[in-house]
Amino acid sequence: MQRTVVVTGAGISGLAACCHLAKYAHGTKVILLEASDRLGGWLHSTRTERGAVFEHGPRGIRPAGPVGKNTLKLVSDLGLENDILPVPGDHPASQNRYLYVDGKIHKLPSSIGSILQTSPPFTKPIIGSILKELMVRREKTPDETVHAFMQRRFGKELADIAVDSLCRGVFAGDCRKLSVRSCFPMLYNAEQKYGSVVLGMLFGGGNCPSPRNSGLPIVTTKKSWGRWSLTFKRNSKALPSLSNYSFKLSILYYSMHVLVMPEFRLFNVSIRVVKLQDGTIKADHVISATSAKALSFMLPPSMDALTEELRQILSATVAVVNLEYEGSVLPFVGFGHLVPSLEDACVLGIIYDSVSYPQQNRTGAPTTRLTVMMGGAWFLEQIGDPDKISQDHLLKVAMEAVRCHLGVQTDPLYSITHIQKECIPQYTVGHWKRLENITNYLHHSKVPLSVVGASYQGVSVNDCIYFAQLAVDKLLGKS
Ligand SMILES: Cc1cc2nc3c(=O)[nH]c(=O)nc-3n(C[C@H](O)[C@H](O)[C@H](O)COP(=O)(O)OP(=O)(O)OC[C@H]3O[C@@H](n4cnc5c(N)ncnc54)[C@H](O)[C@@H]3O)c2cc1C
Ligand SMILES: C=Cc1c2[nH]c(c1C)Cc1[nH]c(c(CCC(=O)O)c1C)Cc1[nH]c(c(C)c1CCC(=O)O)Cc1[nH]c(c(C)c1C=C)C2
Repeated sequence: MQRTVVVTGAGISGLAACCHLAKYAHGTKVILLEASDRLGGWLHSTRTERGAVFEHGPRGIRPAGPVGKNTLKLVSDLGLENDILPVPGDHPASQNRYLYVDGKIHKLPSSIGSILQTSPPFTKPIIGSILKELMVRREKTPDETVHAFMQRRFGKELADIAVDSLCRGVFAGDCRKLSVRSCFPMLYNAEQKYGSVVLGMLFGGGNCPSPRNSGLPIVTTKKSWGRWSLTFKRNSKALPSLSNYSFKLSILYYSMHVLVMPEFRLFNVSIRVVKLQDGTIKADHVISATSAKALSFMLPPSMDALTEELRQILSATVAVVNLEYEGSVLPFVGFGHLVPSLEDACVLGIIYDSVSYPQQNRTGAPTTRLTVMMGGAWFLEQIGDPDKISQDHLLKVAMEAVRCHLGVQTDPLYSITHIQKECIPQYTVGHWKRLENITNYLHHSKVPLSVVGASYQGVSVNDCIYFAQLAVDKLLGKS
């Protein structure tokens, strides 16, 4: 009899799982259930009538490392090679990242020379912290906060400024709460294996197997890309930017008989029945690709132990304000700048989109596109209840940040504000244990359920794709 696999959630994780099923699970009926009327989840962009593209979620994907190469292989398999916008490794957007500290913008050290000398906002050459790290004893802790780990190994200044900012620029999170073991497994493993992060970086390898060779990953290595984004160059009016990726994946569903159903409620996985408002679907297996919290609300009372674990994986809310200014208004070129929480807990950072992707500027006169990101782990404390805050207020705070940090005095020509509610999972200390409990529960109860998505093993687009494919491989007995 034909096997049915239900995938819940059409974000990049659910889409990647469907794509992998289509490729390897021949004869399987795949049903994709999505609560909203849009595919892509947090991959979401707007193209204005003037041709400018504004990303409200991710905008850059790292090509490096095994998971980066794996994504590029998928791009290649989908025939999207010509639709991606690479940012070369030697481009200012790849080379220059900034921090806003003490009311000034500082370039982050990016060369050997710059770590040998004192580069503000740091008060000592970074090489000193690196050399000292080699002498720090290995601690056999099961987990600790990113801040505690980095302060212990590299000193307080780097932890307070650089590491704090990095956690805001990837997790919109607080390094004093996030887990080093789950957020930066390479750093944690380097200490466990080599007794030092520096030695681990020098001698350690990647964290997952390399994908089979395809043309694209090799090209990126040769040309040394810093990051890339997707756009439909050939039919630029069709659909905007990164959303095209999910659109293209969705074309695949229609050709492989994936049924896309909006507005559903999963009722009981244990008896292999997915219950919708208007009927039921019998499933041999369910792949959950929603957030852990969303899944927890779909499970029956008999799965309370699993529900309990899932509810502990919370996510941060980010206000994303896209701004478009007339002319070239930036005093610096680069990827953008981050703001450490000690400087200003509210504004996480500003991305200089038009530097990385000038192709996505409006046609005609020169413009500057910026994205201000605010809130994250500090949303409630700094901004308030996301259900009550006005978009006008957020726009004012964002414009003030651009004025104050970058000296831009004019008002933007165009703006879009989104409150991305609970958009980035926070892997707090002990996350590894929660994952272990979830895995053990699923294994021992033999419930036909797999969990994939940003809530578990990595928030980047690369990780979402890689781990969704891995779950499908496991289901098919391929790994
Ligand atoms: C502002 C922002 C910037 C980012 N920047 C980057 C970046 O530059 N680079 C990078 O690599 N990553 C970035 N990320 C992270 C990355 O975009 C996300 O982690 C990733 O897109 C999550 O994908 P997902 O499929 O796991 O989850 P989601 O995108 O959350 O998809 C889950 C889907 O499930 C659906 N759903 C929810 N509940 C139900 C239900 N009950 N029934 C059915 N469907 C349901 C949702 O509607 C959604 O479509 C960024 C994220 C944000 C928010
Ligand atoms: C200010 C908030 C945020 C900015 N980007 C994100 C948030 C929450 C989300 C995000 N950014 C990156 C990733 C993927 C990480 C990966 O492992 O691939 C995610 C989920 C990429 C990224 N952005 C910055 C760094 C240092 C990284 C990781 C490494 C890399 O891709 O090179 C820096 C950065 N992010 C933001 C700004 C303003 C900024 C400035 C330098 C926005």
